[in-house]
Amino acid sequence: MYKHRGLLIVLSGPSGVGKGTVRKELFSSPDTNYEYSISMTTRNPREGEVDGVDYFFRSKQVFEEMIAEGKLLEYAEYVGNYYGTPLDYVNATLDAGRDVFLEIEVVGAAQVREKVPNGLFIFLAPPSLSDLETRLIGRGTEASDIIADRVLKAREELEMMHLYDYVVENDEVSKACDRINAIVTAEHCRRERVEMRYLQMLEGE
Ligand SMILES: Nc1ncnc2c1ncn2[C@@H]1O[C@H](COP(=O)(O)OP(=O)(O)OP(=O)(O)O)[C@@H](O)[C@H]1O
Ligand SMILES: Nc1nc2c(ncn2[C@@H]2O[C@H](COP(=O)(O)O)[C@@H](O)[C@H]2O)c(=O)[nH]1
Repeated sequence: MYKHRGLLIVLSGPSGVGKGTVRKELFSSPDTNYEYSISMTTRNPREGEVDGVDYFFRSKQVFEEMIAEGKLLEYAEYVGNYYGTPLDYVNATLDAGRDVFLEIEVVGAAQVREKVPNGLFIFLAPPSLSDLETRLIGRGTEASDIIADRVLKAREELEMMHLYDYVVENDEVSKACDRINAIVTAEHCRRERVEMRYLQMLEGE
């Protein structure tokens, strides 16, 4: 029997582009109808970050056990730490027909593309590399050598932009959110039409 599944929305892009800021703005709206998948990481919490809200902060050993047991949808090592998406939550939420939103870096996004090709993949791009660096410096959460590593990595990450369904520029947070919402709405309409057509064909048999 045909079962409607939720849509997997993947927001990716270089560190400092504003993924977290945009995600928080999207989720602050009562109209937002998708569920946020909390990632697991081995990095230490930043000031104000809460376990189980911002991330599941876990040891390297626990993370590697999750990998070995196949409990992550994707994972990547990013500037010295592991980051990954717990699989059970994503599957259960999609199976319940609700959309799931992932905010992840590009290596993990490529793994998700392999496993869930019908997901919706959005790349958040900065207006320029110098804007990106200014944002990372302005955030003030990393030392200058880590910022330099992240900016260097951003050059590689920008090269993967063409692999995404959509590129959204984060010039202004509210505009980026409007663009993402428009993309998600359009994708829902497209899927509804496809589903309806498919069900009509089944009825006709
Ligand atoms: N459109 C924007 N214009 C100016 N500053 C922005 C914009 N969007 C985000 N910022 C600022 O840029 C900094 C980085 O944003 P944020 O932490 O959301 O990036 P990120 O992509 O989630 O980074 P990371 O991948 O490292 O977690 C923050 O200080 C944020 O306030
Ligand atoms: N592949 C994954 N990447 C993730 C995940 N959760 C977050 N991230 C990305 O990691 C970098 C660094 O994050 P930070 O919080 O230390 O600044 C950033 O690009 C995040 O988007 C995940 O589950 N998988």
